[in-house]
Amino acid sequence: MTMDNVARNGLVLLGCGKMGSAMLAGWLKRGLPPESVWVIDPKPSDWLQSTGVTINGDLPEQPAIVLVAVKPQMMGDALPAIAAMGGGKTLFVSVAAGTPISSFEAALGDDSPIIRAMPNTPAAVGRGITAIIGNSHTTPAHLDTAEELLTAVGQVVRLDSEDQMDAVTGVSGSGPAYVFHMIECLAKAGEAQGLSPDLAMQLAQATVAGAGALAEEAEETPDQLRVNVTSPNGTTQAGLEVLMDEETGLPPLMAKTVAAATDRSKELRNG
Ligand SMILES: NC(=O)C1=CN([C@@H]2O[C@H](COP(=O)(O)OP(=O)(O)OC[C@H]3O[C@@H](n4cnc5c(N)ncnc54)[C@H](O)[C@@H]3O)[C@@H](O)[C@H]2O)C=CC1
Ligand SMILES: O=C(O)[C@@H]1CCC=N1
Repeated sequence: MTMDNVARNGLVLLGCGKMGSAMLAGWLKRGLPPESVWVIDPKPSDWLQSTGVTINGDLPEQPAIVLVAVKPQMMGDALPAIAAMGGGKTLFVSVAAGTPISSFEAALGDDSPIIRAMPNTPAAVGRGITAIIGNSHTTPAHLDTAEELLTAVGQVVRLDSEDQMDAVTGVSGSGPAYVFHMIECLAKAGEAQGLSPDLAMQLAQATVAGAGALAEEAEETPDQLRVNVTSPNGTTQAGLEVLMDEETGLPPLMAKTVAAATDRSKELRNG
């Protein structure tokens, strides 16, 4: 339904860098016709140019959706290109970290339906998760539309309050980078124990991907799955005693990591 509406009336993507491309790749893979997509980006990537979407061309007057995916710092320069679409039928969805709904209302008119969303880059392979919250002009139908569009690239959760967005950004928006770093560290640690770089990386990547898939599919909770790996007095127990140390292990480190990302999201709000 949403995809039909988007295919008929068009989707405008303002900014198509890493996040915009991840989502666009997911939608095109799900069958959104490239003729229904208009992208505004001063530096279109080679990938974008190969997709067949319209790049920096004349825009439809009232597209179904405008998705804003520029950096928060570029918002002032970027928004004028879409300001004329405000106040009509177009639904605006922003994925920008830190940028509050109120700043879009100031630029687009506060009678425009505006949804703030926080996706993550696994959207490129249909495995993202996006949190959404709308302004007072978004109807349940608008939220359904955004949810349906974003479900094409992964899971969607609805928030109760915009205040939750900073912590969401710190956990799932930035989270893939923490996990990628975990893969890098696990591989490096394997190399330190004598494995070749290629073998260590293959083991680390498959372990993180496999554990993630198991955590999602299994009925047990992650802590039970951890226990299942851990034989009494075995190798895992020896490793976890280091990793789970409440003072020097992952718990305080992860808490500090997420707090720093959450704080940065709050700072971005203030420019
Ligand atoms: N990369 C990620 O994992 C995530 C990013 N986000 C948000 O997505 C937004 C984009 O982030 P990235 O894609 O990582 O950045 P990026 O730098 O890869 O992409 C930004 C794009 O905007 C374009 N751009 C610059 N000025 C423009 C203008 N005036 N008009 C139109 N386009 C313009 C750039 O050429 C670039 O392609 C940010 O607001 C970020 O907070 C949200 C969730 C996850
Ligand atoms: O690093 C950033 O600011 C963006 C928001 C979440 C992921 N990337």
